[in-house]
Amino acid sequence: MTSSEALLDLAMKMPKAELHLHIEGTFEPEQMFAIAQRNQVVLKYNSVEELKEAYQFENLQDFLDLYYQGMSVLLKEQDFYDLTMAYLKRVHEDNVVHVEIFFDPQGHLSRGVSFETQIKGIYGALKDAERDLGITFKLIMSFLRHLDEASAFETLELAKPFLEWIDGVGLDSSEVGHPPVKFENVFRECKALGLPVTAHAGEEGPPEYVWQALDVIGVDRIDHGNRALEDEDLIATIKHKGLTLTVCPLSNLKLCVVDTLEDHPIRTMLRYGLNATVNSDDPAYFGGYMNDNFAALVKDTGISKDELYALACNAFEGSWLDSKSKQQHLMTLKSLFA
Ligand SMILES: Nc1ncnc2[nH]cnc12
Ligand SMILES: [Zn+2]
Repeated sequence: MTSSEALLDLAMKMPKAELHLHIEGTFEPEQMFAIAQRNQVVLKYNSVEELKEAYQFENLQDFLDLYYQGMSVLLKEQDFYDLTMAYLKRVHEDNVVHVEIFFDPQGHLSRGVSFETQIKGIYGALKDAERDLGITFKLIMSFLRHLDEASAFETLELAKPFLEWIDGVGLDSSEVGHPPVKFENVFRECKALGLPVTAHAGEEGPPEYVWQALDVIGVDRIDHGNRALEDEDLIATIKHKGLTLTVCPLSNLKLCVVDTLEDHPIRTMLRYGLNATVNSDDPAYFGGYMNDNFAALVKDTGISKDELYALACNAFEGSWLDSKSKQQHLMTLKSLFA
């Protein structure tokens, strides 16, 4: 085996935590068509092939338009269960042992699907996979930033009977024009409820949005964070606070955040001492789950064994697992990389 084959092998086999994953972004076209058919919903596309051909994006909004269309076939608790279980079985093959997944309640409430229907399906699958596959999890409710703060507050009210099942809150959807400050009040209430907070920031939006995520919202984690690298003071602040960045290489490539993976900033982030991690974001749309993302990094970026180790450790360290569980995963990684 060459050294790069050995590195790839290690990357595939190592235990992984995924911290940035939208469950609605795991909707594979085949499953989408099957659920559409059983719910008697007509999709805009005539076949799986036609749908897959539409997966060409120039930016985040191009993708989001398709993402909201795709999720519109999810109507029943069983649909949410099946979607979530398919993802968990798929990443079990990639040696993912812990997941922290987002769901977008407003994307379903607007179509008349109750909060209870959504969360019971998703949580049911997470619990079953914990028992049957040994995958631990955290569930993150994400607010859609293209909607107003009143809608986020209404969603939080609907979530209150289920707070035992919700481990944190996030902020996603169209970034530019929707800065974190728009949601200052709702995140203040979330924090008062004891919920950890993360937010998409610096995917397409400027460094100013990342500053707001830090200073106005007080995030515990940053999703993406690519454009933070444009601001030296911001880099120093993220480093000083020890915040984790949930970076998504294949997503960034597909949404034209980077032109090529060779240009991807993840190694620069590590060099600056930032706690970067590898994640798949919306794997059904972006051409790859966790191992595909790691394989692409090994093949296209010249990543070293030390860097791979750092990325794997950062994910467990930046997770919302208890410290004992974190230590156990870190010990496993240490012996694997020794
Ligand atoms: N990459 C992404 N950025 C913002 N919102 C999203 N929702 C799903 N995927 C997203
Ligand atoms: Zn995302």
